[in-house]
Amino acid sequence: MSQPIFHISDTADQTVVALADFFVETAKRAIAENGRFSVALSGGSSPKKLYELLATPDFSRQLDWDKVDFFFGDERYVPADHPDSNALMVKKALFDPLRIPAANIFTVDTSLPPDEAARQYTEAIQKRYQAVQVRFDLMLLGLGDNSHTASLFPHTPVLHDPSVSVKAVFLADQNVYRITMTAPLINLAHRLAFLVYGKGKAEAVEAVLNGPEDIENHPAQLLRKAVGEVHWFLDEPAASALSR
Ligand SMILES: O=C(O)[C@H](O)[C@@H](O)[C@H](O)[C@H](O)COP(=O)(O)O
Repeated sequence: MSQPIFHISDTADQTVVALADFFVETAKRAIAENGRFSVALSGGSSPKKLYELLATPDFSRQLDWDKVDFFFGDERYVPADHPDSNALMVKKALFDPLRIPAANIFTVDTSLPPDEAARQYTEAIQKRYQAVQVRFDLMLLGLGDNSHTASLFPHTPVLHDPSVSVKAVFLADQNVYRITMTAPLINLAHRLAFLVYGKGKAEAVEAVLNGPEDIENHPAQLLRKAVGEVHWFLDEPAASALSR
């Protein structure tokens, strides 16, 4: 289990810039070493600023984006044109501005039944890399104030799924499905990078990083088993409860 690496900035915007620099540095290294960069993106509201920043010339001119393969750590089970779709958010913030080729964007096909969508996404990842156990160069992750990450939510069966895959998860309290990479798949990544800002996340950050093991209530603790580097990009409010 690797020790967390912290990147703490005063403000959310500074945290986003720090992660954008890290994204580009990680991508350059992967492209230099392997010819391509594989990244699994996170959704929700926090990373939108990151994707928009990466699309600006200061960052976009630094990378050969044709060599980047984009995946999603999780997706809401909604139509591709639904406002809650993570893929739609990234399409608007990053893919369209940079004219990323569709062949390099791997989205969940939410027109399929949930379990079939998850199974097909698992196959798409394995096919792209001709491997069953795929190690992404970078996994971007957020953190909910209930300590979920990706769509690994408290008290859901997927928390105990040992497969290196993508699974459908039903969130009874919200009456919705999500499609999510399992913890074993996320944990294989060479680098994990959490982007967490705002005081509302402070207690979850402390519980996940330093709290007693309680996977059911703090699912992001599953990533304590990550084999690669785990980086935390935090603003001071989100880091304010950390026992440092
Ligand atoms: O699909 C999603 O919503 C994300 O992948 C999810 O895991 C997100 O990272 C957290 O819910 C934090 O979301 P916010 O950044 O909106 O607080």
